[in-house]
Amino acid sequence: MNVLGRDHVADGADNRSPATVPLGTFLARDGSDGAVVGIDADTPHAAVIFGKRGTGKSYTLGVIAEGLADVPGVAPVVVDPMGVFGGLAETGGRMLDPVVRPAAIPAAVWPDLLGLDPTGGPGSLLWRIVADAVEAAGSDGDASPSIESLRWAVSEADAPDRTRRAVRNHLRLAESWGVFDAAAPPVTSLVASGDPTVLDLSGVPEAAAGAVVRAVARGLYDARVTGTVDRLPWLLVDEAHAFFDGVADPALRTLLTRGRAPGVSLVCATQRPSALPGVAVSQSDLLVAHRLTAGPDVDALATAEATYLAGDLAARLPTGTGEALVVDDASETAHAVRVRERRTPHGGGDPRAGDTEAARAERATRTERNPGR
Ligand SMILES: Nc1ncnc2c1ncn2[C@@H]1O[C@H](COP(=O)(O)OP(=O)(O)OP(=O)(O)O)[C@@H](O)[C@H]1O
Repeated sequence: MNVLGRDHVADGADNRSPATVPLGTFLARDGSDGAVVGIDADTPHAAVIFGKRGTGKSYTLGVIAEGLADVPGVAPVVVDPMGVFGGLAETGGRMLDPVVRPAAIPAAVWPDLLGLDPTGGPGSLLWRIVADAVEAAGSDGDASPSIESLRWAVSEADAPDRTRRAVRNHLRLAESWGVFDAAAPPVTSLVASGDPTVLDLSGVPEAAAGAVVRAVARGLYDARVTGTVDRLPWLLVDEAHAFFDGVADPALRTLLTRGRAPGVSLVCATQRPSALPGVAVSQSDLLVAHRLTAGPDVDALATAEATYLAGDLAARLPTGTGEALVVDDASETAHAVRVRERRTPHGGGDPRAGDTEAARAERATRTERNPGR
């Protein structure tokens, strides 16, 4: 199998290494299938998957997650803002309603998370209360105050009534998101086995989803730095542009720029490459580009136009669903690829009127009225 992302000379792995994620086949100019191709999972990577709506980004992310589930020594964690990765649970994976500990979000970030100015009265009170509560909860980093205990501490704080009321209301909002729990399992539990874990963030408000992604990205990074997890985590983020726009941004940037050294991989899929920071493309060693048409998104590809690629990448993008151009830093090449079919069901794609209960009922009624037709 041809393996993208693998530097044979540097890591000594060869093409028979089991740490390979099957991706699909090379796509010949005449549209026929060429040799089988995979992605290296022996070493950590940063990758981006681009493509306009419906071109197969989420599907490709699912193909990679499925493949990683078969690789010994790694653990895929999928951030699923649209609730389309439930199919991964059918092969031993699990879909979780994510909860994280309040202490997983640094005190300095809480004002921003709840839309408060950190230099204003309520913002600075919240910052101080969280910092004090985390310190009081314990120095082992595992204990966390609950949102309820933070609210109580605010009531007791030496601050004007109006300020305390504002902070309590904002904490009530955070509680209503349902993603904070002082007794939440540690982030390391997500990678305790090699089966895919899907964090179902569908219906979760954007700020809350950002908090979860921050806690998970940072938690996995810290756990690898301190040696508390053995497996190499792969964080796969769908609709990634949304997370670079909030409190998750610094944690994702850390993975992009420093994640590979401790062994954490990041794969970001987005329909809006132009909404990702430049560092997402410049730090990625693999780029998978499905069809793109919007000017700024096509321009974002220019960042990947490394000197080893002659010519215009945008002009080389394949047009069919599930087809992509893969730019590989390790081999310094770009190839058109047809992504293989999923083994587990994919939940994406636009809803079809014909698949609704209403359509099924109408069809049944018509057949009853006209049994011969
Ligand atoms: N490699 C593939 N092989 C077969 N079918 C595919 C492949 N890739 C995508 N498809 C089909 O195309 C549909 C759309 O793909 P997908 O949901 O991944 O699009 P998307 O680019 O993520 O869109 P969105 O931005 O709406 O999430 C899928 O439901 C699937 O039926």
